[in-house]
Amino acid sequence: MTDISSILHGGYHHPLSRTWQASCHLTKSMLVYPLFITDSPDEETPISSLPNQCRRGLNKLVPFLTPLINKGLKSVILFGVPLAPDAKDPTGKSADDESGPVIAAIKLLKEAFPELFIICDVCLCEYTSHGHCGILREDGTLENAASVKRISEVAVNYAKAGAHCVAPSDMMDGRIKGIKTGLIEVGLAHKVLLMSYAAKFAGCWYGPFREAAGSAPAFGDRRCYQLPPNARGLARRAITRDLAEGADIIMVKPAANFLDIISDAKQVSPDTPIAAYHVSGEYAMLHAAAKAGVFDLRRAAEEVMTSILRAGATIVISYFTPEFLDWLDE
Ligand SMILES: NCC(=O)CCC(=O)O
Ligand SMILES: [Zn+2]
Ligand SMILES: [Zn+2]
Repeated sequence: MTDISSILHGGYHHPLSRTWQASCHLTKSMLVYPLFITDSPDEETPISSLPNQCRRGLNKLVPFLTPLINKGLKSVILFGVPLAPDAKDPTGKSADDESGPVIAAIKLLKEAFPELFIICDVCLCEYTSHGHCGILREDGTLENAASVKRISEVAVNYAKAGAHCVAPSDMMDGRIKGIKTGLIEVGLAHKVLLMSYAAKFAGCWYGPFREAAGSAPAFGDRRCYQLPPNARGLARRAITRDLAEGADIIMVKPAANFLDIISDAKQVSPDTPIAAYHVSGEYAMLHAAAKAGVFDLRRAAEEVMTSILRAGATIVISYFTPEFLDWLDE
């Protein structure tokens, strides 16, 4: 006789009963779409290593986003891509230029789409001549205090321009406290969300993004300030620290190869929303594999998304967002 407790198939024989096995289902509200915004207003340039994604100037944003918003897009994360020859300097002065791409885009998007939730990535690497995420000493190492001061200034200026959320990705020690304090000082801490890229790992997954944003470091790499991929314990410490410094949301990045870290983040703070960034290399890899006939792109993207949600994320930054908006309607 079959042991009663060994019979599981009945629970997922039917497509509907299969959906009931999930603890969390993707909705449009969970998706955040990354946008690369240049300082040349009419530009719309495909990024060769990042399929279907473009760098866009201000004049191209509203026409591009209108159909996505009509399909239910709720949130974007902005990355500035200054192309002007004099845009980069050692301190990243153009990051919060009043007429620069990020601040101009915040104002434009708020006006055009009042319901859209606008997140700003906060970092200096797109704006520094050396391409590192902070301010450097003479010997090329990061000067943490000066970097936090500058990064906090940039975050506060994005908040003043109207960003709903600032998301520092630089990984300097103490930046969450610096930004939160800055937001309190200007009276914006009650309405601007602080999302910490607390668990951001160094590695090979950011290549296409660096092409998109023109932010490859001119020398060295980011290993001394982003987490080593083996550092599960350090990630937990960074999450705990950033929560103590005032982070409202914890982000894990990359996503698909770091599901244990997403799950740890959920365990460290069950009451904090967890975001995962399915990064450029993860996205490009799925496209390349699908093109090579390894699998169907949609099925792969859906399975990866399911894994990210199963691990505990409820916010997912994804280059697949336009596709998911369609797929969720089917
Ligand atoms: N701060 C954003 C990144 O560092 C990279 C994201 C990606 O590779 O998509
Ligand atoms: Zn950076
Ligand atoms: Zn070092």
